[in-house]
Amino acid sequence: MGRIIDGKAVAARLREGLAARIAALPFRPGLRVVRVGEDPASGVYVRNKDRAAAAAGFDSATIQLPADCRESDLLMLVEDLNIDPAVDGILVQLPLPPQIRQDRVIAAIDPAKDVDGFHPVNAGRLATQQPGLVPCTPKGVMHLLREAGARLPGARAVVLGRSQIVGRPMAQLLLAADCTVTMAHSRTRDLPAECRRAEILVAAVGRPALVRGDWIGEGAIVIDVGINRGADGKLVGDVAFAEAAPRAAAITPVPGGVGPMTIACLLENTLEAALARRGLAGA
Ligand SMILES: NC(=O)C1=CN([C@@H]2O[C@H](COP(=O)(O)OP(=O)(O)OC[C@H]3O[C@@H](n4cnc5c(N)ncnc54)[C@H](OP(=O)(O)O)[C@@H]3O)[C@@H](O)[C@H]2O)C=CC1
Ligand SMILES: Nc1nc(=O)c2c([nH]1)NC[C@@H]1CN(c3ccc(C(=O)N[C@@H](CCC(=O)O)C(=O)O)cc3)C=[N+]21
Repeated sequence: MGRIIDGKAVAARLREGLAARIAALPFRPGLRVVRVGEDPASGVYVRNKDRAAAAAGFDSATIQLPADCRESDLLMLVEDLNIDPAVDGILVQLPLPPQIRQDRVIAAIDPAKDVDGFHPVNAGRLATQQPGLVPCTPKGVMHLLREAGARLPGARAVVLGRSQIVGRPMAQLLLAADCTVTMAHSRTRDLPAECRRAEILVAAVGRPALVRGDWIGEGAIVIDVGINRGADGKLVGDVAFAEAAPRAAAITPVPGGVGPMTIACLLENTLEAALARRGLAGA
């Protein structure tokens, strides 16, 4: 039976470290989360984030816009936040309603305040190995891999999913850490065979229990990014946990795995942005 990686505990330690650093600063890093409409899936995330941000000493607030607001309303709000000196981090909660073009909104955020790391400038920096704000979920996964004692250089890593917000930046980070990276997706021919070769497997597809026990190579480290709601209302990952755990050297649960790390890394990025904007990077 593989070790269960306690993302909740790792995230709590990360947040404590941030709180200690913030307590020593002469200002409070400012975070604004913008929510359009009431997508129920994002409700939990927004609530957890608010609580964690306040506890760590951030000046954090959620701004709610109605579901039927216009794209121009949201762009104007983003511009206000861009020029507000008290705001260090801006997160526009996704998905957005259909009348709003997601790409337009992301591109409107000042890259220096883009704590999601979704702006093309930050994505480009990551792809070209320049310092920038890195997407929270993949960043959290790297923390967990280090925590699990993964030996990354030369390791065969398979990333399942190629989205802009998880799969692609995940592959970039693993490549930067000298893994041999395979990106698999819905057009991949033999998904189970690709997964079985993985020494490190990161699943981010959004399909409940897609990854079965016999897809896991003996001794692999398995990171389950998926957050899916099962028929019974409970959260389930992309990996069939009970089947996969006996074969894995280490595995993350859902909930209590990657999810809490995403929030901790959002706060880490906000502190980083606050320091960089003041010329204090590394403080
Ligand atoms: N823990 C956390 O903090 C977070 C969790 N999530 C969760 O992670 C999961 C993925 O999110 P996200 O990346 O935004 O999802 P997207 O829907 O944007 O991307 C899903 C990816 O998975 C691939 N895919 C879908 N179905 C299959 C399949 N049957 N076989 C192989 N590949 C498949 C898609 O392939 P293709 O490109 O070919 O269509 C796509 O690349 C979701 O469950 C989401 O809720 C997301 C963000 C944060
Ligand atoms: N601009 C933007 N940035 C995001 O990072 C973003 C987003 N939009 N939209 C939605 C997704 C999803 N996401 C989650 C983060 C944490 C948990 C989380 O804390 N999960 C806990 C438990 C949650 C529960 O108990 O329901 C866990 O997995 O243990 C879940 C989901 C961030 N996302």
